[in-house]
Amino acid sequence: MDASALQKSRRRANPSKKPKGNPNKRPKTDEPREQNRNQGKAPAAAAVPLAPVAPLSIPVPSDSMRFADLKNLLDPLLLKTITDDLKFDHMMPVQEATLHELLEKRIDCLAQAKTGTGKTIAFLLPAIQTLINKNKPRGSGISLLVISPTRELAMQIAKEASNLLQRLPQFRVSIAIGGTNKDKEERDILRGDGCDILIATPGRLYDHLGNQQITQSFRNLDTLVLDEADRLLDMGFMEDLKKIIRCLPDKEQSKRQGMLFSATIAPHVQQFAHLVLASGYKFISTIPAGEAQIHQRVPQLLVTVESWAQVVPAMVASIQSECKLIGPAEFKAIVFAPTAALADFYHDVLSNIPGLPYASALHARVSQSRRTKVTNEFREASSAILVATDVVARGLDFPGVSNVFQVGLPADKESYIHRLGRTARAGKEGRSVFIVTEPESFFPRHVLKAISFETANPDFASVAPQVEAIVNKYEAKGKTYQAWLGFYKAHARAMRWTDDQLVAEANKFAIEALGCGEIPGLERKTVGKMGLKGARGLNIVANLPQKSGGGRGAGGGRAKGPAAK
Ligand SMILES: Nc1ncnc2c1ncn2[C@@H]1O[C@H](COP(=O)(O)OP(=O)(O)OP(=O)(O)O)[C@@H](O)[C@H]1O
Repeated sequence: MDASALQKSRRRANPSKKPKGNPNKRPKTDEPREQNRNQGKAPAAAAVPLAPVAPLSIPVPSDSMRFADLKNLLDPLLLKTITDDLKFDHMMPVQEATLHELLEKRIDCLAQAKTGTGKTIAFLLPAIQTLINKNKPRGSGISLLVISPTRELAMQIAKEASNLLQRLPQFRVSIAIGGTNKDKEERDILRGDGCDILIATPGRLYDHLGNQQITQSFRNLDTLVLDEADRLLDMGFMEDLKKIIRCLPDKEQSKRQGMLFSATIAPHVQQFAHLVLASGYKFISTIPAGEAQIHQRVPQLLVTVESWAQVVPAMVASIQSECKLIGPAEFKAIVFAPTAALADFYHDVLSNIPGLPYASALHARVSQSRRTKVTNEFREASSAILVATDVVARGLDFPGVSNVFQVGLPADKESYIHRLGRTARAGKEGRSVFIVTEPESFFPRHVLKAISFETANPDFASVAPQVEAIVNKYEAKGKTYQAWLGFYKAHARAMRWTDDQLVAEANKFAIEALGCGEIPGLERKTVGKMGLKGARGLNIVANLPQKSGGGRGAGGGRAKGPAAK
């Protein structure tokens, strides 16, 4: 593909502009809410055909180029780290396809490669080599800026960069992520002669750019990378990203190298690539035209249930059946839920089912220290269950994930692919189960029509009484109902539901799946925020009790606005 042809509408960012307003008045989390994420997007069912989606994983090919073949382009210490410390011998396809040109010609590129196939090394190596080649005096500022959509991914990239620099301790890596002490982070970025590499999430990075000293430290920026580029260039992050780029030196004058990497490249990426890449950038995909879009080695099971009440029993029965198949000692699973409240709900149920591995929950409403602890524990675990939202859908490299479960709709097709990509990484095996109700079945049927699902029928009837007993004791029913309503409101058009039908389905979910004795209450302002003013069937109350969990019969929960991930 001729990238320059896609660049006609290229607009130059104005480098003189500084952040407007008080940057401290930002939401506490970097991950945009589900609602923001869907803003300006067609509903999933009506989505335009997407660019080729990556197969999920392939083994490291033994006939590919070796890292040693790059000895004329790579610093000997860096090469030794790759071959002797990290024990990487042959390159993954994306590394073979990009590294030579990225290193030798410092081209700008948009690169697409399958999940779990080594994209991180593909962008870090050339950027670190540039840092070494430039040989600038200490205190020259940040050479490489990598922007990541989530905090966990930023931390993982920083770790990988530090691993690559283990024989080059003169270079320093810092992070700028939300949910942590900003002043401490600022001191770390500016400490001594400053850092050489900064890995950041957009919101927090923009906050830091309110500090002139930090803005100044980008004056000699050599490389700018967007990992998970399609996510960063969608509506949820676009404004922050544009503002950040305006604070950086002019791309043309600075001659910095730009790189965009992702497993999925939706059409909007090429529309906005000019924000980071020069007009002559190269599009490199390791997916040959016409190749099957999903890796055939990963069995993808589809469970379709008739009612909302069957979803949780089907989840439990599927997990039990896969756990038995894999063996409890090796069963390491991620269960994806649509919202934070549903993740908490599923986590509560799974924690109370005897015989399953330890389960933990992870989403944007968990404190950052807890998020880091849960992520690290899951990374280390040989057998565990992580119930999460899309905060772990992209980029995270948890070793040995045997299974991915998706319970309910993903936000879009890309989300399905990235979630699935948490298993079967770097040539390993993996299995996937997708659980939907009848009204959601348009998604596997139409949005994911290129995927051949195997139908599965877990024996959920036998676990239903056990699940019911657990659910009856669950306290946060009102919150779960509200989150459900918020999430499915965003998908109502794709489900062909009117607002009245949406509320009727939500009420069925409350009564049948959550076991509520009455429809949980919602405050009028919450109903307004959800865009459900005038919808029939809601239980509108003046004020919700601040601490009510809304258990059976309580019919309430805390009103906190639309559900976050
Ligand atoms: N040449 C190589 N040989 C063996 N293993 C490698 C090689 N390159 C990378 N890896 C390993 O492969 C795993 C997946 O790499 P990475 O996380 O970079 O994948 P990714 O393509 O960025 O995935 P995603 O699309 O999910 O972000 C990591 O554990 C990494 O250390």
